[in-house]
Amino acid sequence: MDICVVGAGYVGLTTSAVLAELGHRVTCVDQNKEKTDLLNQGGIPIYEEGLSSLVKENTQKKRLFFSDQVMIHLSRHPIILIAVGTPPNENGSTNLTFVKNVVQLIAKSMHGHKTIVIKSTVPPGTNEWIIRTLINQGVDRQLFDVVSNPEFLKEGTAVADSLHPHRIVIGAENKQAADRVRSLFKNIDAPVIHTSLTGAELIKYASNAFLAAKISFINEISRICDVYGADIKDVQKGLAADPRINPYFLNAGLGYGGSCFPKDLSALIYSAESKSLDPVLLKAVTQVNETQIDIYLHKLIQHIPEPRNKQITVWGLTFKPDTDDLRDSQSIKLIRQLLQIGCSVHTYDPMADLNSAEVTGHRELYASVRQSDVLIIATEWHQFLEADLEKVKKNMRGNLLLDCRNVLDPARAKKHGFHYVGVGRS
Ligand SMILES: NC(=O)C1=CN([C@@H]2O[C@H](COP(=O)(O)OP(=O)(O)OC[C@H]3O[C@@H](n4cnc5c(N)ncnc54)[C@H](O)[C@@H]3O)[C@@H](O)[C@H]2O)C=CC1
Ligand SMILES: O=C(O)[C@H]1O[C@H](OP(=O)(O)OP(=O)(O)OC[C@H]2O[C@@H](n3ccc(=O)[nH]c3=O)[C@H](O)[C@@H]2O)[C@H](O)[C@@H](O)[C@@H]1O
Repeated sequence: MDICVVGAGYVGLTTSAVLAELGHRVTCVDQNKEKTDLLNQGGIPIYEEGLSSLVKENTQKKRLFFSDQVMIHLSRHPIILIAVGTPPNENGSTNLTFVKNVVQLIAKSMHGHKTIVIKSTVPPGTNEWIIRTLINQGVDRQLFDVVSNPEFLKEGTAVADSLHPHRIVIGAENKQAADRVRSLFKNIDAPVIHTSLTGAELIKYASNAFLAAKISFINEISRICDVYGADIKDVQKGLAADPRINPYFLNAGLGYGGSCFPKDLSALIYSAESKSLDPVLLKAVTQVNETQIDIYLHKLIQHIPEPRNKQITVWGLTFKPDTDDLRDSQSIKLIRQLLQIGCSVHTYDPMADLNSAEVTGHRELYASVRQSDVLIIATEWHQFLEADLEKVKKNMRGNLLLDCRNVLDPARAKKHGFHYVGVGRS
C-alpha cells in the first residue's frame, strides 16, 4: 500500500520504518526540513534502538522516502497517517495546532479517496471534530474516512513495540475503513480491538493514566515504607506475585516524566472537567507525581542541612534510560531545584549532553563525580548499575548517594563507603 506518514518524530519515524519493513511503500513527511534532509542523507534525528538500521535498510530497498513537501504527498497518497505532536497547553488541555494544520492541508489537497488515520494522541471528540472540519471545508463526505489508531510504543523499545504490539486499536465509523487500516498491519500478530472513534481515543488515555496511576501508587506506598521502616522492594515483590497486579510499572522513584504521561493525564483531567466531572483519582495521581521530587530534596537536606555551594553530580538527564528524550524529565526538574537552593550541579548522561551556563556537563562517568559531595542517580541507565563504586567513591569528596530510582544494592553501596539513601528502603 502507498502510505504518507505525517511527522518524523518518535512515533512517525518508527511507524514509517515499521510499515516499510512490513512491505508498504511509505513516504514520511515533516515540515522540519532539517529533519528530512538529515534522513535523506542517511542520518537519524533521534536515538532509538534498532531504528537507524531499519530506516537504512528500507530506504535502500526503496520502500521508505522522506520529504518536507507535505502538501504534495498529502495529495498523492490514499492513506495518510497523522503522527504530529499534541503538546499540552498551559491549562492542561491539548494543543491541537499541529493536527489542525495537517487537516487544513488535507482539505486543500483532496484528490480521490483518502483514509485519514490519526496516530497522534488526541482528546475524546477530536476524530469527530476532524470529520466535521473536513465537511465544513467543503470536502465531499464520500471522499474520506477518518480512523483512530492510537500508538502504544515506549521510547527505548519503540521498534520492538511496534513490530510486536500487545494490541492494535482501531476506532472507525465503518467496517471498510477499519479493514483498510487492519490490512496495513496484516503481518503483525496481535489482538485487534475494534471500537468507535471516541472509544479508541479513550483507550489510549485510559492506558497511559492507568500506568501512571500504578507509578504514583507505588510511590505513595514507598513514602509509607519510609516512615514505618519497611523495604519497598519487598512490598513490590509481594504485590507483583499476584497476577492480577503484575510486576510492571511498580518501580518507586523520582516519578514519571516524558512527553506523554504528564500531558496525557492533564488532558484527560481537562476532558473530564470540561464535562463537569471531578476526576479525583486522576488528580491524585498527578499530585503524587508532582510532589515526588520534594521527597528527595527533603532527604538531601536531612543529610546536608546547608546544601548551598555543595557540589552535586546528577547521573541521568533523560526522562528514562535508553532514550535521548529530555522532554518533561524529572531529572531536569530536580536539577532546577538543586540550582535554586544554591548547589553547584555537575551532570553525566550517556545520550544527552546537558552543559549550560549553570550546569557542568561531563562526557565521562567517573570524571563527573570528581570532588562531588553528593551523587544522585536520577535515571537507571545500565551503565550506572554497573559502575565501579570503589572508583566512584575515590573520586568524590563526600559519600552521600541518593538513589532516586532504587536501582543500586544498598549493601554494595555501603561496602564501598557510601551513605546510601533510596526511597522506601529504610
Ligand atoms: N513519543 C512517544 O513515545 C509516543 C507518542 N505518542 C503520541 O504521538 C504523537 C507524536 O509524538 P512524538 O512522535 O513524540 O512527537 P515529536 O515531537 O517527536 O514529532 C512530531 C513531528 O511532527 C512534525 N510536524 C508537526 N506539524 C507538522 C506538519 N504540519 N506537517 C508535517 N510535520 C509536522 C514535527 O516537525 C515533528 O518532527 C503525540 O500525539 C504523542 O502524544 C504516542 C505514543 C508514544
Ligand atoms: O503515550 C506514550 O507516549 C507512551 O507513554 C509511555 O511510554 P514512555 O513515555 O516512552 O515511557 P515509559 O516506559 O512508560 O516511562 C514513563 C515514565 O515513567 C517512569 N516509570 C516507569 C515505570 C516505573 O515502574 N516507574 C517509573 O517511574 C519512567 O522513568 C518514565 O519517566 C507508555 O509506556 C507507552 O505505552 C505510551 O505509548
